[in-house]
Amino acid sequence: MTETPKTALTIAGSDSGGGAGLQADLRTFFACGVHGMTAVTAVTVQNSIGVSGFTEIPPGIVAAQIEAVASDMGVNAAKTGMLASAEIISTVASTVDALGFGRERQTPFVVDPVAASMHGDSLLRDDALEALRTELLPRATLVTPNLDEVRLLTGLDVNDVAGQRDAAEALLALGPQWVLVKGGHATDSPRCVDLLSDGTHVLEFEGPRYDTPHTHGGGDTLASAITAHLAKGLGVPDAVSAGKKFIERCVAESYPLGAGAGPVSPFWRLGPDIPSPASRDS
Ligand SMILES: Nc1ncnc2c1ncn2[C@@H]1O[C@H](COP(=O)(O)OP(=O)(O)O)[C@@H](O)[C@H]1O
Ligand SMILES: Cc1ncc(COP(=O)(O)O)c(N)n1
Repeated sequence: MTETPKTALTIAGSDSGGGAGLQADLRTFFACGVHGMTAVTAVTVQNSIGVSGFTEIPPGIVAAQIEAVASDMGVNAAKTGMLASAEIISTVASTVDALGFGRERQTPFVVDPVAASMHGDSLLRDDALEALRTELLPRATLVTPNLDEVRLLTGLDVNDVAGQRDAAEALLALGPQWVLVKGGHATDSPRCVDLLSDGTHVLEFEGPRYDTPHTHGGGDTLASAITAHLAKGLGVPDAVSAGKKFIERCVAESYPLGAGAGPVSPFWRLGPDIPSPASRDS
């Protein structure tokens, strides 16, 4: 018999294309060696070109999924992705609160404040932003916005690392324990810098910027890798460091798929035994 692995829960939407959303989260959890569990919030109709629609899961069913796995299997760390509506956000906030997830609580809780897909299609109803800001961010161990989400949450227009520092301060004022301001969209930075702060410690995680359009699922993959490492017991700075190394390689190994943006890829973690592109086509 093998030892039971640590467990990680994603509370997120489904991407029919398999590159982002809970599909990206599950494959990242697997690649990082933790058992992945899901509370599905919404089902999107999505491919490499965009999101053409979505339907929400009733909030009571979202809460029931979280409670079912937490009460039986246990959750070592959790994250959120697409939450779709104010009602789902309020339900998730009260459910995770009752279970002891969140800032300075037993179970680390990562909030990836997903508002839109990389194609610009909305994944959050208009009235939900305020709920995200006031009900979920104050409960987060770590919040991981990209620069579009920074603009939505704080009104700040950020293009470089100095701006990322200001954004981290503005976001910390909303109540999370740690903030990771991701720099993938920082057009004025030649390198990809993600800035982490808890108000006392400010850490920059810097890496190469690869010239590729295939970054679908990048934010989900980073937040999931961080969550997996938190589940294994690492502190936030070490988990972010491990997550950044993981996503860097996944962007380097991303692949084209469909006519639009292909996904970042954790296949490299499987070693040399995966099918080559040639055998995939045949
Ligand atoms: N072209 C790139 N080359 C290397 N790393 C990247 C690239 N684009 C994004 N990243 C990294 O991927 C992660 C996700 O970043 P970002 O694009 O800012 O967020 P999102 O995917 O949520 O829009 C970050 O760690 C960022 O540094
Ligand atoms: C269900 C779901 N969740 C999250 C994303 C964001 O990912 P990306 O920014 O790469 O489009 C997405 N497109 N779909």
